[in-house]
Formats: sequence, C-alpha cells, structure tokens
Amino acid sequence: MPVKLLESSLYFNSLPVSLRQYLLRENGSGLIAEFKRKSPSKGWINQYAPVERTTLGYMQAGAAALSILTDTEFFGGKNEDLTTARRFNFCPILRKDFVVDEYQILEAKSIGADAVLLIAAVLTPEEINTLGRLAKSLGLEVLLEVHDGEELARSANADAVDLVGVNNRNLHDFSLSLDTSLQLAAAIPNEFVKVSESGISSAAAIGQLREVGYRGFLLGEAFMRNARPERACAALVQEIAALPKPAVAS
Ligand SMILES: O=C(O)c1ccccc1NCC(=O)[C@H](O)[C@H](O)COP(=O)(O)O
Repeated sequence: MPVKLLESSLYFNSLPVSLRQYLLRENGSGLIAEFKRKSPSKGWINQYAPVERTTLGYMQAGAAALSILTDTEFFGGKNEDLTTARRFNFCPILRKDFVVDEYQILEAKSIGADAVLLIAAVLTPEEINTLGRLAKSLGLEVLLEVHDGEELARSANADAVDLVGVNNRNLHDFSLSLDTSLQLAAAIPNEFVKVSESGISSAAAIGQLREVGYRGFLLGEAFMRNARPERACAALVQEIAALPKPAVAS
C-alpha cells in the first residue's frame, strides 16, 4: 500500500496509549497477553479463537496490554487482527512482528498499534537508531528485544528505545530458559522498562522475574493453547494478585 494511504488511515494521527505506563501501573498484572495462531517452534497452536473475544477477554481479565502477531506465514496472523483488537480495546497494543524497514513502522501506526518491536539479533545499532527514532516520532513506543549481554550493550539506545525485552527463547534452536531473563536483568539500565518474553507460564515465574526488576511479562502460548485463552489469562491474573507487590519502579 502506498505510504500516502497509510497516512490517511483513521489511526495514523490517533493518540497512542503508553505501554510503559500500563506496565508500571500500581497493582497491575504486567501481563502482555499475546494473540498468535501458530509459531515457528510449535506450528498451529489455536486456529479457532476469535480475535475479538480473546483480546477483549484478556483485557477484562486484567492483562495490562496486548501483543499481536500480524505475520501470516509464520504466525497465521494478518493486519486486520490488530485493527480488530484496536477496535475492541482501549489499551496498549504491541505489533510483535520482526520490523526490518521503515514501511513496517508506518504500517504499524496505520493499523492501530501503540508499540513496535526491534530485535537486536537482526538489526545493526544504526538500524535500531533510525527505525526507533522514526517510531518515536510517530508516537509509537519501541520495545528492543535482546537475548544476551552483547546484544544489550550494542543496542540499548535511549534515544530510540523505551522498553527492553529479554527473550527467553533462543531464536536459533527455540530452546527456552527463564535464566536468560534472570541473569540479564541487572545489566539493563533502569531507564528502560524491563520485559521478560517467552516461555513464561506460571505466577511463580512471574514472582521470580519481578524480584529482579521486570515489570512486563509477555505470554503467548501459555494462553493460546487453551480453547478459551482469555480464561487461562484470568486464572493467571488471580494468581499474580496473590504475589508480593513489586518494588516501586525506578
Ligand atoms: O514463538 C515462536 O516459536 C517464535 C520463534 C521464533 C521467533 C519468534 C517466535 N515467537 C514470537 C514471540 O515473540 C513470542 O510469541 C512471544 O515472546 C511469546 O512467547 P510464548 O509465551 O513462549 O508463546
């Protein structure tokens, strides 16, 4: 679609909803609840859950924000999924696709996203700087995804990034370890809201992650493998409410 048409979208000039602020809310769950039908590591997870009921249910259950995969080939998504979620929800929505060019950022804004993902493993620091600044100029927040200390050190640029997400999934072999987040937490500067991504399925894990400073928890499969993903989300929110409160954010 030509850029001019993206810019004429209903959402292009709309006020963004801050993912940072929603994750830092007192008494919030910090959950970023994801809608994905399939994944490279698992194949089909859930072909039937409707995006309207699922995303509205996530938010009614107490999730802090939504993550939507719009990529069709690997995740079974489409742009319309995000726009539908936008129509039904007033909350931050992260477009969780791999962003590699400027067009995708303009497109993310035009379909109703509030935040985009930049992955350190596939982008140079210069690309993160350019893409992140463009996103921020449009009012989008930027979640930088890292998997190790080296990626973090070269890519965490405060002019281009708002939140740092540590992916517990190794993108080469798809192995998962919560230790990735636990070990990297202290190295992430406190100006960034810290998010732990992938392979999280229990309140106990979220309790551990909170203790080392994480305020956002991105869960996909743990919800989507259920026929009613929003009910799995509601159950987890209840368990999170019983955890000790997180320390005041820095
Ligand atoms: O989910 C995958 O298999 C995957 C493989 C390679 C690159 C990205 C992938 N997923 C995208 C995501 O970021 C996750 O959906 C998200 O972090 C939630 O993970 P999970 O809770 O483990 O579903």
